[in-house]
Amino acid sequence: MKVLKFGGTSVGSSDSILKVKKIVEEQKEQLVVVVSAVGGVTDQLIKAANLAKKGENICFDVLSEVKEKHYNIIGELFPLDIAQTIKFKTDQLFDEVSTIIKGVYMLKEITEKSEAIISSFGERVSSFIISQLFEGGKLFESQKFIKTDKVFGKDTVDFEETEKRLLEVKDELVQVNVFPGFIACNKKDEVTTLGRGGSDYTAAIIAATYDAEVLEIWTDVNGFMTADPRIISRAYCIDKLSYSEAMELSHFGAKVIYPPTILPVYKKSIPILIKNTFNPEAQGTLINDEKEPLKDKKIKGISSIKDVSLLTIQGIGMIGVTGIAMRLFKSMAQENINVILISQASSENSISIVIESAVSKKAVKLVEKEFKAEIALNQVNNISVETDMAVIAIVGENMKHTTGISGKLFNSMGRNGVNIYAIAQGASELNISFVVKEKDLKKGLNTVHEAFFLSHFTVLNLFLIGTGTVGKMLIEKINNQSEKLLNENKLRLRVAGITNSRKMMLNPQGLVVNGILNDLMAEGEQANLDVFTQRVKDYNLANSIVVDCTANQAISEIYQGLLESNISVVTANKIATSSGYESYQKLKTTALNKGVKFLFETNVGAGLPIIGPLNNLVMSGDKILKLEAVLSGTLNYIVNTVDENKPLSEVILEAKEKGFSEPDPRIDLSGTDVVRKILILAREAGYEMEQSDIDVVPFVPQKYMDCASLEDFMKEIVEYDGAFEQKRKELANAGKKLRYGAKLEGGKATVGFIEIDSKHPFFDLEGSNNIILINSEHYKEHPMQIKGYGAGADVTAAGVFADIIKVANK
Ligand SMILES: Nc1ncnc2c1ncn2[C@@H]1O[C@H](COP(=O)(O)OP(=O)(O)O)[C@@H](O)[C@H]1O
Ligand SMILES: N[C@@H](CC(=O)OP(=O)(O)O)C(=O)O
Repeated sequence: MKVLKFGGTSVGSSDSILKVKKIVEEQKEQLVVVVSAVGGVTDQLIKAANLAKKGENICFDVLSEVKEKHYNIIGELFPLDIAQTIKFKTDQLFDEVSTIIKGVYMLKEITEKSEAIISSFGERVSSFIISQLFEGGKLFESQKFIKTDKVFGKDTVDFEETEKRLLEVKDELVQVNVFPGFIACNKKDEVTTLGRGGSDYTAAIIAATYDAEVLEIWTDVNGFMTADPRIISRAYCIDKLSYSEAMELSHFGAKVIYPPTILPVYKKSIPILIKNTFNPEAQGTLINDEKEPLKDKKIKGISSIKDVSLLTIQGIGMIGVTGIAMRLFKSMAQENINVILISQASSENSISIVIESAVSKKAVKLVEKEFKAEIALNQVNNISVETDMAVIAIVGENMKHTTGISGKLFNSMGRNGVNIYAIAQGASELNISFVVKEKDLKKGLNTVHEAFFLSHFTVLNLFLIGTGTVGKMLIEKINNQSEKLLNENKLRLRVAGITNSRKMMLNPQGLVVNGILNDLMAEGEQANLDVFTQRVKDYNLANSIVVDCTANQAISEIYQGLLESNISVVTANKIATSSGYESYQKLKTTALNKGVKFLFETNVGAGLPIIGPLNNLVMSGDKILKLEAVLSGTLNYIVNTVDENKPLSEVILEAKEKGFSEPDPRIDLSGTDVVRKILILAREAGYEMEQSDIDVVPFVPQKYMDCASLEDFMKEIVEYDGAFEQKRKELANAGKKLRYGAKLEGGKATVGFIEIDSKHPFFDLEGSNNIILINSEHYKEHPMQIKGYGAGADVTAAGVFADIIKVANK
């Protein structure tokens, strides 16, 4: 015999009931079919009961809706004449429940008995309708067989009596035997229920009593998934689970199966198979007691519970005193309060428990009453409740004695700024559960899921600021490289937000990158940096990265807040790293403390790796003695391009048009850009330095820098063309060249012109190239040389892209 249970979603409409019919009719074995109420009906009935209790007559409308729903299903399932007969019988059932609701409405009071009759009514109707589908099918009223008794004020199955009654009718079973789930009866033959979700339990009890070969739970998902698919879209189906694993997962909120279901079938070693009514071909999840090889997945699934509170009782007087925990749990049990998780510090100074938020006020009162004497003596001095909490549990039998699981778990939480309030790990090491704020639940689940199930596949959530030349190139790279990164590096880049100075567009699910700039301008809302930043923080997505491709001061000011919210920052903007030392240092330490990245490789030398190698030297214990460099692609382009036919003013304009220079070339010509770069390098080399500590000789005389506008400057600078060319020619005749360089030596930085001959490593520095010579304890005789394109949107975007990828390499 097989026992098949169909849940509310499986019997939620005539279409799905026809699927159920097909599944049942395809079976060869004798069957017990346990059905739930039509999806949503139990909730509606409970709603009607609550309204009736408050004396609100819309309770009758709610009941009419329920009736209508069933009438429609009957009408769609059966030919007219048969439908009439079924409706007639259904009417009689509805009359019964309607009378009870009327009673509740009149008295404005509900008894436990009436509540049970009303809430279990859905199963009575659905089982009747479904039993009519099968030729020769037979309906058994579960309340005649499933017996309960009150234990600690809770209806609990009386297994002895239940088994006896079920076995009495074993001979009366036919091929297809339909039983309503959820409903039961007590000793006085009053209707009771097995608790919300209890139809699974009904099926398990019957399967165990009749020694069924399998218990099949038919639902609307392919099986037990690695996490709740409504929260984690990338959750996938688990092939096999042990009874204990399934028990733990369901206890901690995986709705697929009602936790008590497992025990009766476990005792008889009856396997449970979770199947999808809407996709019967899918293999499903098999739950049995077969041990899986140790090398297999250590963690099987993650589950979570929300709407819970953390109650903590604390006091010096609790240390070493026996019976505190016992009294705490007894006080909860007396009022039927379910304790979901327990955590006690080994100092015994505090005990925390997790309970449903709905009962948290009641729980505090109970604890205060229980420990009244200790509170008066100050032995217990704090009873606190944190509301809006959630529990996340990771489950897997093979994590037993495997080191590093909790390290990996909590490390991933910490890096993403998810604060953990309490932790519980049973000595059986089957489960590690921990308490977080409910607002962090989604992020926490995603992070754990990624760490344990998709560690070969990381999602980076990007928020792009700036759509100028570099920003545009970056988007192009993201678009072109995404597939390759996914396939070869198991890295998924998701652009979750984009803004320029005019428009912004955000979507935590990800934006379509192809054509994103057009979409932004056409559909984006008005840009607002504060709103943008706030949303990035509120989305609270794991692995969030804000990418700044601007040269804007205001944007550099949001970094600190972002890093504090565990959001990594990748920037091509030099302002933050070259402003006050203190704020630069604060950004770096915040990133370090929060376990996120603050990367700005493109601040010096565009795409050239300069900061990275410098960091590596410093980290390996080397000491930087001297840096000599040409760090301005623009200025190097200018000195290389000016000749007797091409005057300085013309080349300045050309450099601007080619996108080498800063939008205002005076930032380059004043030497400011180079000052910023050598300052950043000096800081990265370990020197505490400010811009004002650097001696600078501008590229063109100061008087031109003082021009009121860029336009004036472009006009005025023409008069300097002659002097500049003169200097160039003189040097050329002497076999020399002019370079605009930067130097750091003995803790002192300078920026200005240098005249070099053909033996100097800077002599052949072409076009807009950059070069840096690093002299250190290890590179004394022959400095380390880094040379190549040092300007241009393409190489800068490539550098930014490389930094983004670095965030994934934790
Ligand atoms: N780990 C999980 N695996 C599969 N489903 C889950 C998990 N956690 C939560 N669920 C949810 O449980 C639902 C199935 O339970 P339920 O709604 O009670 O079904 P039924 O109506 O068949 O009894 C799924 O649709 C899914 O949204
Ligand atoms: N109808 C009951 C019993 C049940 O188990 O339903 P489902 O199988 O749809 O979870 C409830 O909603 O609690």
